[in-house]
Amino acid sequence: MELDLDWVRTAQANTSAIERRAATLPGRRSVKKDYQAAWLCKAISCIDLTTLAGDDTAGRVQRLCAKARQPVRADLLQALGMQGLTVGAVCVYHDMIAPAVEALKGSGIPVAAVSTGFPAGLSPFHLRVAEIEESVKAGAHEIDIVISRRHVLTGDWQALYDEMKTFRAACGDAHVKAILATGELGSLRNVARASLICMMAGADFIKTSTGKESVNATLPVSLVMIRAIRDYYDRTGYRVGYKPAGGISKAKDSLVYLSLIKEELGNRWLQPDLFRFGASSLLGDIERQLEHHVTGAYSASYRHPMG
Ligand SMILES: O=C[C@H](O)COP(=O)(O)O
Repeated sequence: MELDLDWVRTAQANTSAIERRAATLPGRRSVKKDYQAAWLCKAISCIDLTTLAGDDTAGRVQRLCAKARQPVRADLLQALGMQGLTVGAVCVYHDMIAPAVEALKGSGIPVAAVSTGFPAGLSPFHLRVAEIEESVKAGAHEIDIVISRRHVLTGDWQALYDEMKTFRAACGDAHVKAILATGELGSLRNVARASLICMMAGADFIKTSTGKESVNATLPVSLVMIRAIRDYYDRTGYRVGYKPAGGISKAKDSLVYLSLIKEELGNRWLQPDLFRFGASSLLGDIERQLEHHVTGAYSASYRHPMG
């Protein structure tokens, strides 16, 4: 849609009310124990299984893709009646797209590539656009772009909109996730405004963080972004997805996020086409939880996060 500056300028975020509401979320038991295994399987189906390290190799990515295809031991999946469960996508740097595409062939699992000078997004603009085009050519189905934080910090909403529009166009048929790097945006109101602008400019998903900022996904930021998604849907009828990313590594945290999405956006958003966790280590903790659920056994180093 066109840039609606009046909407952007009037976007609010009542920080103390949001922080109060966010503080109540982890303590609530909105997912009943009997249903926890099913919810944890739901969480797995929404993970963008990620490796974004300078020492990534084709071998590491192949192992990650094998895990993406079969995220949990076969006997556990069978016991849970969840055969065929996979993660939502695999997320890598540009140079790892080819091995990921090859390793995931026939699985239906998309490959997401971080792009546009991830994580800082400060390389020359034409190179950021070219990077998207190269990643699409290499076979990425989804592109995770990073916005220029300075456009938000200086209130240059037109520049942010134009940037996002150009990135959207460069993605072609690939889905585009807009990483706001919320830990660097200064205020929750800026998070609300940047969320709206990225959606107006055509983002398929808005995503909190690169995982490399000092503050990554948080519940207050999630509330603001989720409510921006709801407002955008109410006004336009268009559903934009949500991806909290960075520092989400505990099974119990994934349940808090899922119940938050259910309460604020409803069940339609609890599908991998509209919700993802960006996470490199969440799957391991969920697998240990499911193992406990099925076998009743704790591994020596494992403390039940619900109990
Ligand atoms: O987008 C995904 C994040 O970079 C993953 O962050 P994490 O390693 O803290 O889970």
